Amino acid sequence: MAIVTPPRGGGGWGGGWGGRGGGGGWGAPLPPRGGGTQLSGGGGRGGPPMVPFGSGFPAAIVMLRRSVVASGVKQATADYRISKSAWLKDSSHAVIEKLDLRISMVTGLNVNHPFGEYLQVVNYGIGGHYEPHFDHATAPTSPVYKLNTGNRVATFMIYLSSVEAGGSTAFIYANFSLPVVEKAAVFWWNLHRNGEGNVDTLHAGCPVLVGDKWVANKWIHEYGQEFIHRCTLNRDE
Ligand SMILES: O=C(O)CCC(=O)C(=O)O
Ligand SMILES: [Fe+2]
Repeated sequence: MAIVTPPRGGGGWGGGWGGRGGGGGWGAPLPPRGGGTQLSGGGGRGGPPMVPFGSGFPAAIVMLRRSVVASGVKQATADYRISKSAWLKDSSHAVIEKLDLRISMVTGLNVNHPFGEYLQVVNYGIGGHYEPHFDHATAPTSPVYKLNTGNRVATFMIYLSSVEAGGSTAFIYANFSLPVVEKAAVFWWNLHRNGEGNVDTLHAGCPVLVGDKWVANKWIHEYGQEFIHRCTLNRDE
């Protein structure tokens, strides 16, 4: 796991966050402009290398809808995921394109659709949460396989806002949690080298107690990474 923390003021992420909207749900405030790139902290096992990351985010009003989860072969709303989300294509805004490029540079992975899913922007209001789950598919019927590019091998998640209280991302078996800090990001592998899901990645978005939480997910698939992140029969290699 690699965790990228934001700086204390100064610098710039490149694209800038753009303007601010109104309150709550539609047009909820987008994170403000500013900040730079600084690395610290860590997490998971074996002290992974920290990697530089920076980005901007457009002011575009995103078409937020109630978030869904994989439910059999389909996707459906569920009480265990209370948030709104939207998918942003890289072609929807130059900043998204730039962000994709940076995620690719930081991870070294091919994040181009369909090897990477479109960027998913998620908004949690007070009480919003996502109970413990895996990002990768755990059943062959999962809609995750609809892209025909294999399972979600890795997750890159960016915190687009801070919150006043609550909202941490908790890794249940790995036994640590990450606070919601604007412009921080986290990367982890969901699958072992042999393609099996890593149960240590079980994670949750804790309920937001005070504030308005925004994150962006980039899910990267197995295909497209064959010569970058090689598979082996030894899951730990
Ligand atoms: O909001 C969080 O902290 C976690 C979000 C998450 O795990 C997801 O969207 O899959
Ligand atoms: Fe997740």
